[in-house]
Amino acid sequence: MTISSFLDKVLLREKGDSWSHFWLCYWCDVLYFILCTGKTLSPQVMFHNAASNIICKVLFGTRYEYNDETIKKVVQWFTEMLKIFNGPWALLYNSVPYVSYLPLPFKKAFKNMELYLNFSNGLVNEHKRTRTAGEPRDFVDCYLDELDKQKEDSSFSEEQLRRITLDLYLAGTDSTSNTLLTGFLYLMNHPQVQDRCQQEINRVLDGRDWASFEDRHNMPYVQAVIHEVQRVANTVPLSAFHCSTKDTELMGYDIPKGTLIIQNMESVLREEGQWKFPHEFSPENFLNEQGEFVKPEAFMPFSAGPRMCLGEGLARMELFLMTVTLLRKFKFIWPEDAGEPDFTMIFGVTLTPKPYMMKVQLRSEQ
Ligand code: HEM
Repeated sequence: MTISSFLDKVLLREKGDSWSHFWLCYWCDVLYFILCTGKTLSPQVMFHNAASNIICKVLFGTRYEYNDETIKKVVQWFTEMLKIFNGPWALLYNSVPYVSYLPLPFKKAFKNMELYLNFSNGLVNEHKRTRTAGEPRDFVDCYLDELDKQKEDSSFSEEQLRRITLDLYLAGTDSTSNTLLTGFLYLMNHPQVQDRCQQEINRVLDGRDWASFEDRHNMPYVQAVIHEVQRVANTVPLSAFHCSTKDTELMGYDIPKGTLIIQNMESVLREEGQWKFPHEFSPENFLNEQGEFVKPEAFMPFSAGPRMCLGEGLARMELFLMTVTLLRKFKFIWPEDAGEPDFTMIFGVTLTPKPYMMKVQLRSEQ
């Protein structure tokens, strides 16, 4: 059993679409509410909470109201950790071991990690009290079932379970929400692209309110837009740090065993010669002359190789279903008083667009 096979088990059982719809219904309510009040909205909290709710549903079978104080804190712990992890203080911590004793800003990341582990501890204990063995409701139950079968020297343990939920939460929340935030920033500022997506969505969904993940095969333009968003968003710019396990030669360079390897994702995602328009936002990068969707080899926002993102399937499903469902119901408009859009990103393990506001219009009212 591997972590990805646990994820697949939960996703297949839930068939992906059903719990995304569950989440989206609620989110559309929030947007309707904002429409009624006639205000512009800050999408940051909604996107972060939405991605967080999906991961919570997969891991713990639960979701939280958007104004729930616990989940607000959990989202904040992770957002802070991801900005600290590859910032200057973390680099100092990794290079000069004795600074770890000093009360420097990296301590906050450890503090937040502890807070999350306590939170997940409560949920794991509750699962132990309420589960029926062999009838898993979510990832934690799958793991506990597997734990029952393990022998003494197994690497499975409750401590591992808590840490794995931390890894999955950390890796699966900010990555998706920041990609969506970048996507809607570009869509508002390229209204003709948004409009063409909406025409395709109308045509394919025909009278249906909800898209299914299978619909992507009939939506080459929407697929091209979502992939182009991922290309320009470059959401995990330095991927995860790796280390060479043996002396290696790569393209004439010697890389000794134990060398820290940092991948620069921009080097492929914007590489000249690989893309028709490497430095512009253009869905044409993913369309051939017949208007069909094509994925160039250099598209690797999830990295490559045996340690590439294990949440790719879930992330692609989320990006598609959320984008299509929202574009189906709403038009997203850059507010007149918002000035020029700023596409510069805030650096961290994930790149985050600068906070922005959006205006939302119900499409049936157009
Ligand atoms: C748009 C969304 C996402 C992007 C761009 C993304 C990107 C990445 C990248 C670049 C890596 C590093 C791969 C490497 O080490 O070479 C990674 C690792 C990982 N991702 Fe994602 N990810 C996304 C969403 C998710 C989701 C939703 C999950 C949760 C289920 C997830 C779980 C993981 C895990 C667990 C790893 C570590 C894999 C390992 O070390 O073996 N990711 N991701």
